[in-house]
Amino acid sequence: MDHGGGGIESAMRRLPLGLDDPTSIADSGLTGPIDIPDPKPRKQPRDLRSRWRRIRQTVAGTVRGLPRVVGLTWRASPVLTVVIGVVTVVSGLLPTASAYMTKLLMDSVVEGIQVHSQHRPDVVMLTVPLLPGIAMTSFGKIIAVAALQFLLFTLTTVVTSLTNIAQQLLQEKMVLTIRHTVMDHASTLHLAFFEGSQSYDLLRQADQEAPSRPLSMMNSAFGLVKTVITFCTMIVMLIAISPLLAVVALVTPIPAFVSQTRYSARSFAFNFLGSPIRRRMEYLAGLVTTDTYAKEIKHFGLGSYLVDRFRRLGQVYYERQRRLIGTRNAAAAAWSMLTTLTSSGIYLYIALQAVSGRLTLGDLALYTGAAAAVQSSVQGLFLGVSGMYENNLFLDLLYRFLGTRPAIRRPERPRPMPTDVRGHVRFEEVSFSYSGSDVKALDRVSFEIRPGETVAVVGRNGAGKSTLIKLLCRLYDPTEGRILLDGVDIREYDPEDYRARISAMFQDFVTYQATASENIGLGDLPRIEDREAIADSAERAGIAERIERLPRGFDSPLGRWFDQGVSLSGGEWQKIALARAFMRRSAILVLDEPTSALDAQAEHDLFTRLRALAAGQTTLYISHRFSTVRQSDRIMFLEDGTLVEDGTHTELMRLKGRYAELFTLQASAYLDDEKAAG
Ligand SMILES: Nc1ncnc2c1ncn2[C@@H]1O[C@H](COP(=O)(O)OP(=O)(O)OP(=O)(O)O)[C@@H](O)[C@H]1O
Repeated sequence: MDHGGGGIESAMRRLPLGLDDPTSIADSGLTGPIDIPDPKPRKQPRDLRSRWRRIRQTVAGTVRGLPRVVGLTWRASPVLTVVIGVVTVVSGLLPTASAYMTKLLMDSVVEGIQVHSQHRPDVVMLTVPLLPGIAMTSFGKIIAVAALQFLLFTLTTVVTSLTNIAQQLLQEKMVLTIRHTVMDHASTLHLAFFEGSQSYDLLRQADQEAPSRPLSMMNSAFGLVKTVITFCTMIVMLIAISPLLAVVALVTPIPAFVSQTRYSARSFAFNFLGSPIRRRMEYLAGLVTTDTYAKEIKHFGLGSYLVDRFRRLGQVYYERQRRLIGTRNAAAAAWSMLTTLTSSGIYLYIALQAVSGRLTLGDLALYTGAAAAVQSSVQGLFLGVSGMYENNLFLDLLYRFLGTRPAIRRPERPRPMPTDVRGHVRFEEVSFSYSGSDVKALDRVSFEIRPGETVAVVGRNGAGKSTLIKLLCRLYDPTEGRILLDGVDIREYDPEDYRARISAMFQDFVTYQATASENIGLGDLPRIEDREAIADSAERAGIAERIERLPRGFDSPLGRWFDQGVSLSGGEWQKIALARAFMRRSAILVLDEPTSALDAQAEHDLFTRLRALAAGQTTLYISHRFSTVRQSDRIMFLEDGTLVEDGTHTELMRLKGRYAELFTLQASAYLDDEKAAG
């Protein structure tokens, strides 16, 4: 989706980076190249026409960014956007108005002096009481101008504080709006999005930049508008005195402008290219500072190794930043010299004109003010344009992220989910490959599970068991074939409605830093406060008694991230996750290695009671313990993504195939131990 404004792709095209896939730099969270490649200068036409075209493109891209920023501020707060819009226009006019006011004051002062010096003693002059020598007419004028100037100063003060208030409030509002939008969109995205390193980077950047970007976006966008207003009004005044001066003032900023945008693109490319390195730094920092890793890091003595790797990456990162910041600012300073030179020229020209009598003293003041304002607005333009350019790239990133459509979508007219799902599951020639992989994780798998049946899925590591479960939960869609629930292709349903009908516990379940009751209640959000259901699920998972023994029972916070959290053992956490799965009243129960961390007794209890616990649900579970698997109605044996055996324990043992082989292997291990002990 193209959102205009030049975009990341365009920035990358402008600066070919010598890498097709910038995120391929970090091939491991620990090791890999620690360098961030320098953007290679592109061989682009250097003739005037091409340069002019590139400038036009950049300006057009920047201008196109303005409505997007205004759109975002409007979404954050229409009232504050109007306030900031009005104060921006007013404060853009203020410097010109104040320069003009100074001219008026000067002229009336000079006129007053002239009246006084040309005064003939024989003519009576009406003077101001207590201020002899000041003619009444001149006094009136000066007072009027001074009053106007006072109003102008007051207006400036009011506008400045209004700008501050509106900017600060809008900044807060926009941070919230952008973060909320990013979170909201992320929550709708499919699982595969989070598994791709490039898309993950996109999300991270959109989220991480969100708190700092709005202020700089507003500053550059509204600053740009304000500066343009000041600049244009000042230029109009300059044209009135000398068109030549106006042209000089207009042309001078162009080289600096070009230099700034070039560096903006380079700085953005650096950020983009550096993101794999930053990701690795984050990962390393996380390893050393997160509670769950601390034990292993200490035991293997990895601390200093990881810290050293972080330090080396940090050094390279800093060095690159230093170079970029240094060259960028040196170039900016060099180019701004040109502007300074021109302004000095303007001063000189006007001073000479005033001496020769072609201009009044007021004109001199006006033009001096104008020259200073033009110079500072030129700098403002640099800042505004280059800031907008960078912000535009961020906006592209944000909109590109927001433009990613969930791969698993609600059909246009979803089939209503029946209230009485029976739980009849059917896989028809289902194949699936993970994106970016040619290997089929599942290859033409077909089977049927009747309502209420309990089926165990077994197989070696990597055989495709978890993939099968993820497909059943519709976290992915099959590459080929289809999955039917009660005879209907599951893609016909709204994915959320469909998932609500499945209770699942995954291998890598989440340990929420929340109370025991919340940890379980999250399994069925509408009933998160249903204490009875929560207690019942805990009971079924065999964790109720342990929870009741906690200092605050079901209200005890679990995990140590927040105050007074209780640490649970691995098996206890697994039982909590199991209880969460039991919360839902659904037709299908899916458990991926539900007892991997449980003690032998707890595991035995769970499987002997599974049928009762499942209460008529169609149950599919993965287990590597063959002693437990035999209690299921049926066993499916997966190998390299294909279903090679399917039947009851007795049938498969009689078959003397893969299942029988592995079962005998496990059983003999126990028997051998027993024999050895005997
Ligand atoms: N998110 C993923 N992206 C790419 N490939 C994946 C992903 N998850 C799994 N795979 C690959 O798909 C294959 C099947 O994985 P799956 O997790 O289904 O195996 P499994 O049978 O559950 O293994 P285990 O018994 O170790 O849990 C593996 O070769 C694995 O490398």
